Order: sequence, then C-alpha cells, then structure tokens
Amino acid sequence: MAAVTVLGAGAWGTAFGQVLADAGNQVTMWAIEPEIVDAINTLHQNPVRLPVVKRLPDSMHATLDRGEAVKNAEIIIVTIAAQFARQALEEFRDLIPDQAIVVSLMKGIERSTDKRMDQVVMETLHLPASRFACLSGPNLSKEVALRQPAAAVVASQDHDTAVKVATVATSKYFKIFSSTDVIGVEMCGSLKNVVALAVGMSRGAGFGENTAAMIETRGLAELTQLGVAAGAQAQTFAGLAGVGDLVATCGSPLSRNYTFGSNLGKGMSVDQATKVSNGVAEGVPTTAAVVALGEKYGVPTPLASAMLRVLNEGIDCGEMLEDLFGDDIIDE
Ligand SMILES: NC(=O)C1=CN([C@@H]2O[C@H](COP(=O)(O)OP(=O)(O)OC[C@H]3O[C@@H](n4cnc5c(N)ncnc54)[C@H](OP(=O)(O)O)[C@@H]3O)[C@@H](O)[C@H]2O)C=CC1
Ligand SMILES: O=C(CO)COP(=O)(O)O
Repeated sequence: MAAVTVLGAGAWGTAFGQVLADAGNQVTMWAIEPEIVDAINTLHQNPVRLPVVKRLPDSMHATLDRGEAVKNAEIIIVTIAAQFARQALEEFRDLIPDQAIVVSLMKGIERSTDKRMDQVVMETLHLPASRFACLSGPNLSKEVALRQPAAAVVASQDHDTAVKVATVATSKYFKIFSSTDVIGVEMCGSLKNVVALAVGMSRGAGFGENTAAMIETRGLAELTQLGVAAGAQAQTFAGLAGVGDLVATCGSPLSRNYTFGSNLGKGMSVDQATKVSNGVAEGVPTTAAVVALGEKYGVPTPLASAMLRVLNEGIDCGEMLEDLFGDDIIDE
C-alpha cells in the first residue's frame, strides 16, 4: 500500500483515483473547485466530472490545500488539462517531497511551446527523469470507472520507477505494462487525439468503416513517423499506448475528441463544438503543436495539417479528406 495523491479531479483523475484505491492505496485527490472537494468528502461522488460512479471508495478523500495534498505522497499523479498543467504545477514546485515519483496521465502537447507533458512536468517541478513516469493506453474514463477490464503502459527512463508505479496501480481489473520509452508513450497519447478528431468528423459527416479505417491507419503512420523523429521507439506505436488507444478513442462516442470531431462533421462550428463538449478535447490545442513538431523534425503531417485547416479555416470533411492525400502517388 502507498500514499498516492492525484492532482486534478476531472473524469480521468477521479476514475484513476478509484483504480488506485481498489489496488489498496490511500488516495488523496487535489482539486481546484471547492464543490468537487466537498462532494468527494461528503457524498463520495464527483457529480460534476464522473457522475457514473455513485460511491467512490472510502479510502479516497479530497482537499483544496496543496501542501496538505502532497506532503506525505510517495506517488503524485497529474491529470490536469494539458494546457493548464504548467500553471497549476508551478504552485506545487516547492511542496513536492524529495523522493516522490510524479506520474503524468495527461495526453496533450503544450500549445505555446510545443512541449510534451514529460518536458512540462519535469521542467516545472525541477524533477529528475528517474522520478518521472507517464501512463497511457486505451482508457476511456467511464469504462474504467465501471471497473471494466482495461490495461495501460507506464514508461519511465528508470525501469525501477516504471515497475514501482505499475505495482502500486495494478488492480484486479486494471493491468499495467512497463516501458522505458517515455517519448513514445507521450507522443502516442497526445497525437492519437488529433486522429480521433478526424475519424469523429468523418463519422459525423456520415462516412462508414472504410473511411474510418483509412484515417486511423494513415494517422498511425503519421504519428509513428513523427514520434520516431522525436526520439521514440517504433514498437511503442504498435502497443497499448499506440494502436490500442487509437482503436478505443477513434471508435467510441465516450471519447471527447471523437465527439468533438463528430459534431464538426455534423456541421457545428469549432465554437459550437467547444460549447457542447463535456470535458477537455485535448486534440484541439494539440493539432497546431503537431504541425509545428512536423516542421521542426522535417516530417510531413498531412492529417494534422488538414485538421488544422478544419479548426482555423472551417473547411468541411470532404475538403479535409482531400487535403489528406494531395494529388501525388505516394509509397505506403
Ligand atoms: N477521460 C479520459 O478518458 C482520459 C483522459 N486522459 C487525459 O487526462 C487529462 C485530464 O482529462 P480528464 O480528467 O478526462 O478531463 P476533464 O475535462 O474531466 O478534467 C480536466 C481537469 O483539469 C483541471 N484543470 C483545468 N484547468 C485547471 C487549472 N488552471 N488549474 C488546475 N486544474 C485545472 C480540471 O479542474 P476543474 O474540474 O476544476 O475544472 C479537471 O480536474 C487529459 O490530458 C486527458 O487527455 C487520459 C486518459 C483517459
Ligand atoms: O484518452 C482517452 C482514452 O484512452 C480519452 O479520450 P478523450 O480525451 O477523447 O475522451
């Protein structure tokens, strides 16, 4: 049993808090909203972000106080919307215990810097790589919250750190594999959201399985090429964090990114789709960062570039799909 703190009681933070509690740990949730903290402590629920769970485990409690949240933590999990992670973590820099391991569950790239979450977390908290891990995989929060069997991969440059996190968080229904490919796991989780936007858009526009499979497969090729150029291992993209998460996210209306894309495909504007989105759709701010990373590494990103035109210029699904391939015959 370990003392684990989760920073951010969103849908995924709360569902993962329950995984940790079910694995036998004492779990402290930190949230910025008093009503969420109160609801977790008094009703054992998070009705704002995860209403599907009617009673969270008794070993989960919440606090608004940053110092109290992390003072005894052996492992600190970060599940804050990626664009706000830096700002939120700055407040924790001097509070994190010297030996604590910090684990990012976030799937996004910081728009202003084009940095992955491993880079943002380590530089903001002044954390050595040996005390950082990221966890990613096909983990739609509602299904995990209902304790349906699922798996993820945890990566750290220090194999012992990855194994420690996996050991602490493995429960009866949640299996965790280990890896040392931090860049690969980070790139998989962030980039698949852009693919899910495009697949959702094609579904919303009324297209079927062939179109979805085409976008997913070409999307996987694009994110693998970009990931490898950034220093990732190609095999990671064939694993749970890569193809696994791509299949789950691109195939489910439970995904906020898929749903956001689907609403665009049905004719909503970006503003309208943002207004009806229930939680953060990380692919939206991440798309521009993917295009920028492609330029930086000299890797073509036709899918992300087409989605950027959707988001910035409002092109429709037909134009987005045309943009995806251009006129040249290209080797697969
Ligand atoms: N949901 C899922 O199925 C999965 C999500 N993820 C990833 O986990 C991350 C979080 O997702 P999820 O929990 O679902 O998203 P939600 O939209 O449900 O929650 C976002 C969280 O970020 C917090 N937050 C936003 N801005 C700030 C800020 N300025 N300071 C502090 N906290 C802030 C929110 O707090 P508040 O509620 O107070 O606004 C909330 O706790 C994302 O990167 C997502 O891609 C990964 C796997 C699965
Ligand atoms: O990452 C996820 C599933 O693994 C969740 O996807 P969304 O953020 O699109 O809801």
